[in-house]
Parts: sequence; C-alpha cells; structure tokens
Amino acid sequence: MATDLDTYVKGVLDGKRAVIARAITLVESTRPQHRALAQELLTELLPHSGRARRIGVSGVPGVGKSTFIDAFGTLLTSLGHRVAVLAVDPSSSRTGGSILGDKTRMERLAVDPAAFVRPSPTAGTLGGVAKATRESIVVMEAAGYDVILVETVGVGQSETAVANMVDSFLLLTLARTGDQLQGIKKGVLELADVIAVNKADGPHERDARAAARELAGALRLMHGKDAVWTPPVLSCSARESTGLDTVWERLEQHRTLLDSTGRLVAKRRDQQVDWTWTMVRDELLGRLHADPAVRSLAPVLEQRVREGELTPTLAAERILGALGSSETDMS
Ligand SMILES: Nc1nc2c(ncn2[C@@H]2O[C@H](COP(=O)(O)OP(=O)(O)OP(=O)(O)O)[C@@H](O)[C@H]2O)c(=O)[nH]1
Repeated sequence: MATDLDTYVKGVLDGKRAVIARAITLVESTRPQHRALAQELLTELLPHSGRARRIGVSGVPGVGKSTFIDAFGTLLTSLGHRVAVLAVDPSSSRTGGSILGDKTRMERLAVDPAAFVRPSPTAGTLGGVAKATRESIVVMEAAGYDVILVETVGVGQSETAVANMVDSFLLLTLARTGDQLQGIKKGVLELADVIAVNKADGPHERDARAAARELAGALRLMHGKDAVWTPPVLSCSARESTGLDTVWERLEQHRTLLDSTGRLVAKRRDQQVDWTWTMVRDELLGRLHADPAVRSLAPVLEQRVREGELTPTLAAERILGALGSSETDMS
C-alpha cells in the first residue's frame, strides 16, 4: 500500500507504531523513488528531532549486549522514558529484515509499549547501514522517543560509525585483568565515554569489580589527570539488573557535561558535516566502481601495476581520469 507524505509525517508525529515502522523501511530503501520520498519525509521531520539522548552500546559478541539493552531499556521505560533501539550490524543476516529476531533477543523491551526495537537494516555495506540508522534516529526522535540506543557489533569499523552518530558511547566488557586488558582494542577504549564490566554476578562478582578498578586505573593513565572527562568504569549485571541505574547516571552526567560546555551542539553539528562527507565518499566510490570506462580500464592497469610497468600513482591518476569519460582505451 502506497503511503503519501502527509500520512507518513502525521503518523510519525502521532507516534503510530505501524507508520513509524513503514517510515523506517522507507528510509532504509535504496530504490530511487523511495529515496526521494524519504528525503522529503526527513526534511519534514528534522525540526521535530534532536531532543533525544543518543547512546551507542558496543561490546564483543557474548558480552551480553541483548540482555543488557533489554534490562537497561526496561529500567528507562520504568523511569518514564520512551526508548528506541536501533542497530548497526552490516554482517547481520540474523533478522532477515524482520523484527522477529530482535523480539526474541529482547523479550521484555519488544513488548513494552514505551519501547521500539528495530533490527539492523540488512542493506549490506557499512555506509548503507549507517546511513539508514542515522536517518532512523531522526524518525524515532520525531516520534517522541527520548532515549535512542544504537547497538553495534564489537568488530570492524561499525563502532566508529556508531560513535559518529551518538552523544555518548557505552562500552560493555567482561572481567579481564592484567595481560587480558591488552585484549581490549585501544581504539574502542578511546571511543568509550562510559565502560561497564558486565556479568558482575554470582561467583564472577568479585572478579568483575576488581577488573573494573584495574581498567579505571589504566584509563586514568590514558586520559591524564587534567582530562575534562575520564570514562568511569562500572560493573553491572544485565541478567540481574544490578548496577544499571549507575550506568544511566554516569551517561546522564556525561551528557550534562557536553551540554553545559556547549560541546553537545558542536559535536552534533560536526557529526552532520561528517555524515555529509561520508555520503559523498560512499557515492563517489559507488560511481567509480559502476563506471563503464573505469571497469574496463581497471584490470589492465592493475595488471601493469603488478608487473611493475606502471607506478600506483600514475595508475590511480588514470583511473580517476577515466571516471565519467566514455573513452575505454586509456591504458
Ligand atoms: N551471568 C551473566 N550472564 C549474562 C549476563 N548478561 C548476559 N549473559 C549471558 O551471556 C550470554 C550472551 O548474552 P547476549 O545478551 O546474547 O550477548 P551478546 O552475544 O553480546 O548479544 P548479541 O550480540 O546481541 O547476540 C547469554 O547466555 C546470556 O544469558 C549477566 O549479566 N550475567
């Protein structure tokens, strides 16, 4: 059933779940006629967006992200918040575009009327998935959700992509001490604003607390004593819903700090500009790979570079020179 722009806008602003779901499907679509309508919709919704707390949640598979988001989201809705859960997982085939996958992953939240759980778009490339998620944030905020949790798989570039679309970045980790700390990628520690050692329950509770203290010390060294914000390291149990209130408090503190220093506005503006250039780069790359002249020229040039007959610099220049030209024999 085709839906017109006004129906989309009104339905989203009224918080109608079926329309919100269709609006997100629209912004995820790569079909040209959908893209045009999606941009019109986003233009209408943009003035109604921007008021939510945007939080990234990351951690390696097995750390307990689903359990955490289910418990954390439930805590937030009990405090009166409306919570949207989005995900960036370009490798995701687990949901196949249906919401069922996440319904079973987040049992309580999926049936909570104050929450909306949306699985990662299965668009394929990270650029495509990130674009759809960024635009879905606009839809969810316009629909009145005031906490947006963006989940990411703890591998590859997805974390950086998510860090670039949220205000605060929460890293979930497991009890590790000493040498095991090396196992946490430094890059992801640099993105983290709050860290929580999960599964601090039963026999693991003491280990988790000790690991949190050790990691906190490492972070103080990393950030220096004059840092405006040193990421706090907490411990929690998603399974038993303990320590989650402190995680929320610290995320709130981080957001208040950003807000009071004017950095939240600056950060979001920078993210918009960053997003623009990311899309320009993705689009250019897409055109490059689809260009007939480039496609016929590239294998020849690659071969000549392999044979040492042509420098990579000259080959790159020729590839770029071929873009958009109908000449195919430029080797
Ligand atoms: N003891 C304990 N186990 C937990 C806790 N949180 C999650 N788990 C368990 O850890 C396993 C992985 O949990 P998931 O929530 O599926 O974690 P995940 O692999 O990061 O999640 P996805 O990537 O979303 O699939 C499950 O067996 C959970 O029951 C916790 O706080 N304590």
